[in-house]
Amino acid sequence: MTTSNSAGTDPAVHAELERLRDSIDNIDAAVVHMLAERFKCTQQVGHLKAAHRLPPADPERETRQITRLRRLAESAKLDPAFAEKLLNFIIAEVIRHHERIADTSADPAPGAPTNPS
Ligand SMILES: C=C(O[C@@H]1C=C(C(=O)O)C=C[C@H]1O)C(=O)O
Repeated sequence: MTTSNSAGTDPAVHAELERLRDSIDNIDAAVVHMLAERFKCTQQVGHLKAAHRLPPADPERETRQITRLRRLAESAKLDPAFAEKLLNFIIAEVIRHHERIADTSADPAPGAPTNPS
């Protein structure tokens, strides 16, 4: 028979839950830091594209990334459909950023004053 705490849960179960949640918190922190680094790179890509009048989205590049990520997911025993959805979600946000960068760095209309003052 197992002992229980006041909430009726075996203390060993509670300790195991805490241990696993500590790891989950560390992994979540790593994911946030990795995403922040990724967005730093994609922001630079956005500025480069805007400066050279390149389109915000590159569907061919995306197709190659999805194919690669699905393969990586399979070998890591992660659902490839989930990996694809996650990448598409991130890329959609990046493209929104690129569109905003392109809009805000667009040349003024011909003849428009360069200095509003
Ligand atoms: C970052 C880029 O811009 C877009 C965003 C991508 C991404 O987040 O990986 C990939 C392709 C583009 O649609 C790029 O062209 O490399």
